[in-house]
Amino acid sequence: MKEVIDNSINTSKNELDNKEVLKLLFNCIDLTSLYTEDSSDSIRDFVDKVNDLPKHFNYVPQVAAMCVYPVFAPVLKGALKAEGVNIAVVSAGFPSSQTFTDVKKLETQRAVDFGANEIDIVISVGEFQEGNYEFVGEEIHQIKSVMKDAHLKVILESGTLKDMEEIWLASMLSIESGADFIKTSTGKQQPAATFEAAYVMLNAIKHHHEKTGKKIGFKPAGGISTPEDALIYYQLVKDILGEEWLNNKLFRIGASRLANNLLTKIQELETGKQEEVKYF
Ligand SMILES: O=C[C@H](O)COP(=O)(O)O
Repeated sequence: MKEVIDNSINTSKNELDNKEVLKLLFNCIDLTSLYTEDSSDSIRDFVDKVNDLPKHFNYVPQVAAMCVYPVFAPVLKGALKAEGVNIAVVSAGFPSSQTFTDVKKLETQRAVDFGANEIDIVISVGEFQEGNYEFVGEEIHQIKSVMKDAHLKVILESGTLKDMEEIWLASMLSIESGADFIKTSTGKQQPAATFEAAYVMLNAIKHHHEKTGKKIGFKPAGGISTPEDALIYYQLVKDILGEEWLNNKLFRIGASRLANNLLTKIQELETGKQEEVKYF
C-alpha cells in the first residue's frame, strides 16, 4: 500500500501545471455548504455564484454538484440554472446517522421529492462496528428504495473505522447494498479523508468491478482544500482504477474550500495573473 501511495504522490506532482487536469478536477467537485448557519438566502447566494461562474471564469468548466442540507433541496431546485450541475443532499441523519431508519427514509424521500438527484448518507457506524452487518446493509437498501432514480453515495466515515480491514468490509457492504458511490468522510469528524482509506476503497471498487463488471464511483471528502491534495486522489484513482474512472460520473471530490484554490491556480495558468481567487 505504502509503495503505491508514495508513487501516486510523486507522479501527481507532474500535473500541477497541467490546466486540463486541474479543470477536470474542478468539474469533479461536489461544491459543499454544510454549516449550521446556512439559510435559504445564503444558499441562494451560493447558487448564484455557481450560475454566474461562466461570466467570471469562462475558461473553467462547471462543478459536478452542489451539496447542501436536505431542507435546501427546494432552494437549489428553484434557483440552480447552471447546466449539468447536480443537486446533492446529505440525508439520513447526516453526519452522525443516529436516527430511526424510517426517519432516514422519510428525510431522503422528501429531499428527492423536492428535487435532489443525489443523496449522501452515512452508514450506521456503531452498528457496523458491533458486527450488525445485516442491519447496516438492509438500512442502506431501504433508503435506496425510496430514492427513485437518484444516485446514492454512501459515506463510511473512514476516520472512525479502526483499521483497513473495517474500511474494506464497510466498502463491500455499502457497494453490495446499493451504493452508486462510496465516499470517505462527512468532513465533520477527524480524521477525514486519507490516502490510506482511499487506497482500500479504490481496491474494493476494483474488486467489485472485476467480479461483476459494474463500476462504482469514488468520492473522497473532508479536509481536501489544495490542488496538490486533490491531484493525489486523482492520481490514486488513475493508478488503481484507470483513466475510465477519471470523470465526474465516477469520481467526485466533496469539498467546501477546494474550488477557490483550484480557480486561483487555473487562473494563473490561463492568464498569468497571480492573485488569490475568493469567488465562493
Ligand atoms: O462532503 C463534503 C464535506 O463535508 C466537505 O468537507 P470540507 O468542508 O472539509 O471540505
